[in-house]
Amino acid sequence: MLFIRMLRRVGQSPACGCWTPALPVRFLGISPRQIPADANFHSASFSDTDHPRVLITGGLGQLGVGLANLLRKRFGKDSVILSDIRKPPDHVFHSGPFIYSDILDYKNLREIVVNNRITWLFHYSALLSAVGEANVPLARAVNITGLHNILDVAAEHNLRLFVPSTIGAFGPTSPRNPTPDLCIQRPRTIYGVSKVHAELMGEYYHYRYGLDFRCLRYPGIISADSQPGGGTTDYAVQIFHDAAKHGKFECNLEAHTRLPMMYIDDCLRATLEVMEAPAESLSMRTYNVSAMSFTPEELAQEVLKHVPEFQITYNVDAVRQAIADSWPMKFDDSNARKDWGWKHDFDLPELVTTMLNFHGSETRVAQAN
Ligand SMILES: NC(=O)c1ccc[n+]([C@@H]2O[C@H](COP(=O)([O-])OP(=O)(O)OC[C@H]3O[C@@H](n4cnc5c(N)ncnc54)[C@H](O)[C@@H]3O)[C@@H](O)[C@H]2O)c1
Ligand SMILES: C[C@@H](O)[C@H](N)C(=O)O
Repeated sequence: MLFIRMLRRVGQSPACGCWTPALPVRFLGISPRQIPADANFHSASFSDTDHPRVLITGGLGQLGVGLANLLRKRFGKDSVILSDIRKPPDHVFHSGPFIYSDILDYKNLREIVVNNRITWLFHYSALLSAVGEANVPLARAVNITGLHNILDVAAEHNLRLFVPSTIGAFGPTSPRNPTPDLCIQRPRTIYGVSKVHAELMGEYYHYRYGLDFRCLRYPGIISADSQPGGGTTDYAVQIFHDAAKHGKFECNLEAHTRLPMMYIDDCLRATLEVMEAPAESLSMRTYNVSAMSFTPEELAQEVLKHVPEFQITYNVDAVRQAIADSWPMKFDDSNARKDWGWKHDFDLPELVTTMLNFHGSETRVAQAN
């Protein structure tokens, strides 16, 4: 049922800089199912900020389990609920609360938020760039309709909301080297279009309703103990598995394709840091974050230093190559560094050492010597 919220006064609220609606919400042609009449999203209580009760959607993908681990260390195991539409592996199921949640089911989402008194929501469900192109209707449903449900439930229940965006939110007409926070965004994938939509809708809800929306544009994320979900940057994860196991790797992007990348620990720390940043330190609601930028050839050269017999060959996937050619080569994240002190820990050499150590390549190196 729509909640009708009448105008008290028109204009900008000095506290949050957000608009007070001039008409009942249902007349605005937008779809928040409920917006609290007394919403003041910038005045979360001390305990809500210090001890949030967290829901992570799409939590069984490449990034969600690591995020849950990080947040549970900070806020306690039972304060962080991981959710997805897939069945969790045993070790995930036994590591803390897990719940089924389909973001396309608004009632289910609302029940979870209400029953668990959720205060922070990390919205990770999505179809990534390559799988999105393979199933546009599903990508549109999950990435756009699903996002609408998330925005509404967050606005309705006064949540602090994190939604990741991506280098894929830029396109061939964006400046690519470097790509600043504010520039032309005309992506040519359904993934990119849905992420620009998420950025704009989140910012709109923030300015219009005071929703505490926070968003980082992640580069390609590289993780050792979780698999990527079907993106264009997946090669930079797979190369380590194959180097350690077989000493060779067939790359589906051209040798000179330069893309921004980040180690997962930096990505998850950035996510927590922006969520904990005082609202007044955020001059924007959507930030680029960056760590390094490399090509497959440069990555292979670094791997070679650890695995002397390593060989890379190229068998280019035309769809992924076209996507990569339209994305930023290097990200300008100076606003994140200035506003809330973002600083990455992992450059290319540390990344490669860490990944190969994880995959036990030191054994291979020892055998080779
Ligand atoms: N991994 C990266 O390199 C990267 C880079 C930039 C941005 N991001 C963003 O970070 C977020 C997490 O990325 P990831 O790599 O973990 O993604 P992933 O593809 O590995 O996982 C996405 C998860 O969403 C779930 N999902 C799909 N449909 C759903 C539905 N209807 N309801 C609930 N869950 C559903 C899937 O089951 C999957 O577990 C995404 O929003 C992604 O766009 C990731
Ligand atoms: C870059 C990011 O959004 C994802 N890894 C993809 O390639 O689709």
